[in-house]
Amino acid sequence: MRLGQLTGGDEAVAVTGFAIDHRKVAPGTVFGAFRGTRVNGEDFIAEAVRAGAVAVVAAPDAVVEGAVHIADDEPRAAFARLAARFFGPFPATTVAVTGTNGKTSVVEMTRQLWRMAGHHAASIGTLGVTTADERVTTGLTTPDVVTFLSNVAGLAREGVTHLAFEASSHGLTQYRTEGLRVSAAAFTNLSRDHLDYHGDMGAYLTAKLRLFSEVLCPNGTAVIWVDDPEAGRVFDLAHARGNRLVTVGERGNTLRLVGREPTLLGQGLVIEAEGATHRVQLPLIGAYQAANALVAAGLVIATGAEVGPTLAALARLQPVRGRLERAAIAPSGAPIYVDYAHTPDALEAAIAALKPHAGGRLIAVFGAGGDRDAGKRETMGQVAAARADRVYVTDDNPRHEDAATIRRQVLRGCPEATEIGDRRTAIATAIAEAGAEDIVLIAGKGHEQGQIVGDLVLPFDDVSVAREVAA
Ligand SMILES: CC(=O)N[C@H]1[C@@H](OP(=O)(O)OP(=O)(O)OC[C@H]2O[C@@H](n3ccc(=O)[nH]c3=O)[C@H](O)[C@@H]2O)O[C@H](CO)[C@@H](O)[C@@H]1O[C@H](C)C(=O)N[C@@H](C)C(=O)N[C@H](CCC(=O)O)C(=O)O
Ligand SMILES: Nc1ncnc2c1ncn2[C@@H]1O[C@H](COP(=O)(O)OP(=O)(O)OP(=O)(O)O)[C@@H](O)[C@H]1O
Ligand SMILES: N[C@H](CCC[C@H](N)C(=O)O)C(=O)O
Ligand SMILES: [Mg+2]
Repeated sequence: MRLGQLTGGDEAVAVTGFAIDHRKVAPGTVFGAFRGTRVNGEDFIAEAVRAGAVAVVAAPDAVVEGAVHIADDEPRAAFARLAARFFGPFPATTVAVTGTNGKTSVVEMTRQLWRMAGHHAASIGTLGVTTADERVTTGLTTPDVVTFLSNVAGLAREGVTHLAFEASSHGLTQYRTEGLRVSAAAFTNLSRDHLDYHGDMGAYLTAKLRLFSEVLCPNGTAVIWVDDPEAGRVFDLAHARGNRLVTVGERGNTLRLVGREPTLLGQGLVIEAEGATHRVQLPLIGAYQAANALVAAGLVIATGAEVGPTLAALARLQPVRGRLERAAIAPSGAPIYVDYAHTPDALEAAIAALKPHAGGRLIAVFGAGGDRDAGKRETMGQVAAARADRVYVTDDNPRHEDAATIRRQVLRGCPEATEIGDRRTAIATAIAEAGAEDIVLIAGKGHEQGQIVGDLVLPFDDVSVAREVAA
């Protein structure tokens, strides 16, 4: 492909690929040189050109010699637009999900609902790239733009027609998922997370809103969980832009949740839609999973499905890996659940989901990740102290921080908790302590397969550990 075909100009030079890391540049590559949080990509332009870059997308004041300088004030956005033209075509129906919690669950449920409707569907997010046949992990929730677009194009080549992807706030800020035609975008909720990166809640919300102000196509649909206190901001934005609105929740107009009755293994939902009342047995527990299932249904309806069959299909949803996953049964008979709650709000939601099922105590085991928002740690402790009956504070992924310091910050919120740094020992102790009527919740790592300590990833899986120590 000629560069001119991508830029709309007359550059005849042939383009063979795209890269944002100069170490991945080969002859014919278009290199994106971005100012990052760690380093300035512009420092690698000369090396990229030496390695064969034919064009460099960079800020107007960057110095580019020996290759075409594609100058833009927002070079990440310009790069994504060009890369999308290079990598496309993409699945005809593509939707995105943002929010502090629930993104992974919603994209996975959306994929399942589309599949039940007979579509060739995929999802991309924290769990990786998932199709009916396989799951491949990418490492990040929203992969870098080159990985993302090449994967999405690969899915289209495999015949995938329907794609749901997670738009993390980092991904949105860094324009990792631009260039696709996003026909519906969903908002789940907003609460504290990632303030180490965004600075304050205002900037964090602004990052998320970009999905609706810039990524969602002008005639697309906004699907909004309207029971969240911040939903109004998304609603106003989408309304002002003339997007179609699908509102979901107790205050929803499209899918109104009018009843929710927990049962032993799930919950009965009563939903009003299009003037009719629908009753659904959702095979998943917890208010938060009902919310996510309804947002997923909203996305499927927004992209052309009928309400009745879509709601009926909710009864056949499979659990999402690491989200209130029942890992094992303790020797006493107490069920042990693994959940990916790693924010105060999520921890509260996970405990609230399990509490009604515990005849006795709710025993929580959790910690907080290093190199991430430190301000949420004490609040997570407070939530656990207030909502759980017994709390163990342990290590999550310390990354490059001192694990004991992280635990101390969590313990400020729950001084009565027992501190056991080693995660396996903490899990074993909690399980040994659980009585027949109790429930154990192991929170924070969900599906994760390793514990990140420094630069090492030590094999660790909460579900396997729970099974081993409960045996
Ligand atoms: C803070 C953050 O999001 N960093 C990501 C981001 O870095 P950045 O743009 O700031 O990059 P940088 O390292 O300063 O480098 C600047 C530029 O120079 C380039 N470079 C750098 C070094 C070099 O030798 N040559 C070179 O060309 C880089 O490719 C980059 O384009 O772009 C990098 C390349 O795509 C990512 O690997 C990196 O993710 C780091 C590893 C990370 O941990 N990110 C986490 C926080 C993250 O993104 N999480 C979200 C959160 C999910 C959620 O909501 O829970 C996610 O979507 O996964
Ligand atoms: N709708 C919701 N409301 C409140 N809490 C939720 C909701 N959905 C999920 N959670 C909590 O958040 C955890 C993570 O859920 P999920 O992985 O779906 O979210 P996510 O937005 O993809 O997270 P991440 O930002 O890490 O990618 C769950 O395990 C649960 O504890
Ligand atoms: N996507 C989330 C994952 C957090 C998971 C938790 N186990 C931790 O390490 O903090 C993040 O990057 O903040
Ligand atoms: Mg996720």
